[in-house]
Amino acid sequence: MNAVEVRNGYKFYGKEKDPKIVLNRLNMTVTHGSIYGLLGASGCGKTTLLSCIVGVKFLNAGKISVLGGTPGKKGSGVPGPRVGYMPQEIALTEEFSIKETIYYFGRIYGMSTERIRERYKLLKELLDLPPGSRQVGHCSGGQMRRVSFAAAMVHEPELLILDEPTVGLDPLLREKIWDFLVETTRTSKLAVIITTHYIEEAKQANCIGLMRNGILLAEDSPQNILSHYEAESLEYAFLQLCVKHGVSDEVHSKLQQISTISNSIAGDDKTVSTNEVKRKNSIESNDSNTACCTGVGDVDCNKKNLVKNLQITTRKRMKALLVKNFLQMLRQPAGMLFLTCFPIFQLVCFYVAIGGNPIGLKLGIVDDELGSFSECWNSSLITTHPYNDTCDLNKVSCRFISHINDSVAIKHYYKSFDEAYVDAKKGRVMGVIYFAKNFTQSMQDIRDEASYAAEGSFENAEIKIYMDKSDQQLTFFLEKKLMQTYHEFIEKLMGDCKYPIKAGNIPIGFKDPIYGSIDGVYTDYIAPGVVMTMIFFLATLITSTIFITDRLEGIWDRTLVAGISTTELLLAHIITQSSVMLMQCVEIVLLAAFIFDTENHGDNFTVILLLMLLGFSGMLYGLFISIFCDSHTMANFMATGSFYPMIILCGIFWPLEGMPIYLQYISFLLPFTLPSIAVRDILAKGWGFSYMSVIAGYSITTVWIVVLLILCLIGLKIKK
Ligand SMILES: Nc1ncnc2c1ncn2[C@@H]1O[C@H](COP(=O)(O)OP(=O)(O)OP(=O)(O)O)[C@@H](O)[C@H]1O
Repeated sequence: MNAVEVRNGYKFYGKEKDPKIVLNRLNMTVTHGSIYGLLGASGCGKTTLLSCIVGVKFLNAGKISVLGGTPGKKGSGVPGPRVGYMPQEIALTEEFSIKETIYYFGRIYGMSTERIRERYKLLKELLDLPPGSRQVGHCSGGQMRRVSFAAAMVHEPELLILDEPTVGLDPLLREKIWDFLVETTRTSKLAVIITTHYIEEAKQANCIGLMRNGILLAEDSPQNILSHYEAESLEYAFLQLCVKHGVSDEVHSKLQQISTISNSIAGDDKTVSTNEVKRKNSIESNDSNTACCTGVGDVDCNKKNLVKNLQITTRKRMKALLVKNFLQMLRQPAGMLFLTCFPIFQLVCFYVAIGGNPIGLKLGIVDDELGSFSECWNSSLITTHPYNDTCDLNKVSCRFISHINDSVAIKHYYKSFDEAYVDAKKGRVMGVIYFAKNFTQSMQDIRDEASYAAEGSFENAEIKIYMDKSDQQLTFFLEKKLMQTYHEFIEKLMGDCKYPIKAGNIPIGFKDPIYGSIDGVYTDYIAPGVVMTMIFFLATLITSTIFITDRLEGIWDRTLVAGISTTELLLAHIITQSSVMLMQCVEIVLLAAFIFDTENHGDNFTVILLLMLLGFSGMLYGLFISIFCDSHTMANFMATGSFYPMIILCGIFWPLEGMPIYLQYISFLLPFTLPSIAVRDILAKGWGFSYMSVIAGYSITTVWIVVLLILCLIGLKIKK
């Protein structure tokens, strides 16, 4: 049995109707105890083929057999500890030290600490690794590649897959690695598949596959290929093959490029040529190796390893993953600071900036019943005391003006209405209050004569207010304040005249509120929505960033090849992220309650649980984005593109009742709308699970969690 067999391998990307064929009925055979050099121009499908072999991608048609099983099938051990995979990217956690990296991989492969220690020592010497305490992120490119190589080798796999392992390494180290591979494959059943841009380097392999446009043009030992094409170099043989198979000019030029790269290191290759000769001799003396593509299987060995694989418990792997996630988080002080302080910072900004009463608004005052405003400072302006049930009024406009204090507006006095109006037009004041010449007289006339009052009295007794209404919030505030001022003014006037106070009020009275407070502030209305959007989108951004980074850096694939299932990977992330969310939710609730005095008439637990669930759905939304977006830019577009419509439509800034009915229904389906209402009802009304709005908030969040979970699982499946 061969180590790897691919038969009629067919794989495409994109849609079935318009497929981009990457593997085209490809056949490949790799024997045990041999090195297989997979060569081909960039983009010909090498990485895709390797991904299918290690079981992180699947063929659309054809068959792959790896170590006697089908990759991805239960019990095959692939992906898993039977395979060692070094991807093209570094694919290592930069926050780990070198030693921690090797130990981490050893643990997820289920090795004992003693065995990991032994292997680490050996690989450290072989690969000349830097000191174990050095952080991977602080290593040079070449050092990182060596650590990556060690991580792929630590568990002594049966099949080693190396995607361009020697890029960026100095010739001596390349030689050392090849020596090691040749020696190990000669003395064990290890099968190695290696891709390289240094074509001549592949002469040391037992078998070479020359790949172009998704097919293998040739698969033979280097010696046979060279003699068959009467070529002195593999590059030349490859060129001949491409010409024979009708290569286009474009591919020709690409091959020229490869040739140039190889030539640039020709000097290096010459330095190792003597060793190569030695190695060839050793290869030739090894029967099994020279028997290219016809290797033998070892069923007993496979069974033993399958059992070994089964012994690796999920618990061990989960522990390794969780330790990795938490260490990774803790070793990024800037990230930790952001996660801890950003919600506090945002909440402080929100409470300080939003909901406060506007101050310093300017209001123009024009009073035609006064010769000069200094007349108002005369204490005799106060209403004369009542005689015989009458109450003589005097310059009542001064009374009203004195009630307008700085908390309402800053008064600007004008001599004429025109002058004040011009200033209002120029934006110097927000409005003008005008009192007619015989304002007090007209008031008295109406009081005394009622319906017999002189013509024009009703007009003249009116306090005329002209407002710049271009800013709705300020207008709303000023109107409210002026109405309050009027109430204070009229009540005082009635009191002074010994009239019933209520006689001056309009006959509508707002009594003690059923819920909320008389002075309810806007902040209380939007706070739940703001907090929810914050928790949701923080979880979305963190999750999508982590997963896209892991995928782009190859960490995702490498972890899967190590045998960790997608479920375990997600579970570890959920646990890590949930602990962060719990911390954020608690700090937000405490801050809102104790520093900003937000009253909660309900149960803190009901609020925190709903926030956590919402954060959880935000996390799943982040995962959904990371599955369908190939880059951070796309993910940012998608997150930002959905953020704005969601917060505008969810009713946190404006009551839903102000929307068209059809939009209200759409809004109810969004993740924040019903939960915001629920939290508002918990905080202000003290409602709990027996109330419909709270149940609705929890229900829609649960529905979102289930829908996003299903979409993510489908996405993960179709993206394979
Ligand atoms: N997920 C994907 N979706 C669509 N196209 C893809 C995807 N992955 C790879 N491809 C395309 O498939 C082709 C083969 O890619 P692959 O990475 O397998 O090539 P390669 O031979 O390994 O190249 P290189 O040597 O540059 O790494 C390329 O044209 C690539 O753009």
